[in-house]
Amino acid sequence: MQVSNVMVIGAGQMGSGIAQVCAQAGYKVLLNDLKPEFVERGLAGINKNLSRNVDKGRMTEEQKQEVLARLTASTDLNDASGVDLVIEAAVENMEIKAKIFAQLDEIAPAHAILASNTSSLPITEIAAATKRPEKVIGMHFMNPVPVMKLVEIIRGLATADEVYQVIEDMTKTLSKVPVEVNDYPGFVSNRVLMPMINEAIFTLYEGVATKEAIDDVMKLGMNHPMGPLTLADFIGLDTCLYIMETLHDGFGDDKYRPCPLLRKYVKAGWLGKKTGRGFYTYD
Ligand SMILES: CC(=O)CC(=O)SCCNC(=O)CCNC(=O)[C@H](O)C(C)(C)COP(=O)(O)OP(=O)(O)OC[C@H]1O[C@@H](n2cnc3c(N)ncnc32)[C@H](O)[C@@H]1OP(=O)(O)O
Ligand SMILES: NC(=O)C1=CN([C@@H]2O[C@H](COP(=O)(O)OP(=O)(O)OC[C@H]3O[C@@H](n4cnc5c(N)ncnc54)[C@H](OP(=O)(O)O)[C@@H]3O)[C@@H](O)[C@H]2O)C=CC1
Repeated sequence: MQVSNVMVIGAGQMGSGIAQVCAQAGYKVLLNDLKPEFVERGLAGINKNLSRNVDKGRMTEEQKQEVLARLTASTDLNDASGVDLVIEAAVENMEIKAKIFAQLDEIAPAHAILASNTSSLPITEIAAATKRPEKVIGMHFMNPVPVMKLVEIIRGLATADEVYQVIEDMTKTLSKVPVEVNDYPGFVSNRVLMPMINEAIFTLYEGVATKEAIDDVMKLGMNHPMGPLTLADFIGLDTCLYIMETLHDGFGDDKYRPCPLLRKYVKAGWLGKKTGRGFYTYD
């Protein structure tokens, strides 16, 4: 199967990055969100990233315009009626994702693959909301999408081999590196990363050290590009909490209990960089 037309659902930090790399690789992309202003914000971010590429001489202004011309704004899921692949990057919530996938199943052509960029939720359960579970797959990009090389590809229980192959091939077309994993909560990436971030939050909560000291230990001592609290702010504290809850519910093991400080910040609306305040404050 040949993928030409892609729809990306959710024009937040992940969805806009995914739309950008798909358009840069030559795919025609519909970028969908609930409201026009969210799509506009996503497209403005893409425009800014492409302009930086032009400024740095990695792309001509003409190439930038060609990429932008491959991107179309959408606020109607019915626009999925003409696509070969949907990549869903809406909020990390099973109820919302299941609803989107059930609707997409009715709208998208029979041949279309329905992929989710979920960072932790079971692909098998998302697939069960559709009548085409063999065409549902996890395509987990890393943040920031234009920079990070990995795409974790998650096979649900019913995912067809042919569908896996199409997504693996497409990942390479996007100049990314596919890594295949099975469907368990948090997959590999967030099963390993998020407990480390949660433990860093506990370390702050228990007063072991300041936020700056915790980040410095991991940056200077372990050569991480960002300290865990900065990274949590970068990912989004709501997303971090959803992931910890998925691990906690999915494995039923207390070692995955989310830190109360993380819950408190999310309740306060301190979601990290995207809202201007998390562990740190941002302009
Ligand atoms: C939660 C999940 O489900 C899974 C996840 O995604 S977990 C998160 C995974 N991501 C990480 O762990 C990121 C860790 N951080 C890093 O790797 C680095 O700090 C970083 C790549 C984000 C920034 O790198 P840096 O060297 O500190 O900063 P900087 O020099 O400003 O940026 C390096 C390049 O990345 C680009 N970049 C940085 N942030 C960007 C963004 N949000 N969008 C697009 N490009 C970006 C910069 O423009 C720069 O590119 P140039 O080559 O044009 O200069
Ligand atoms: N942040 C990260 O580092 C990573 C996140 N992910 C995953 O990607 C997904 C998106 O995360 P991220 O981009 O960070 O989140 P953001 O909050 O930045 O963006 C989510 C976007 O989806 C929109 N949205 C919510 N519900 C719907 C819907 N029903 N239809 C269309 N759009 C909708 C939101 O609108 P509104 O603001 O109105 O809610 C928002 O614009 C999540 O599943 C997350 O787990 C995966 C890898 C890394």
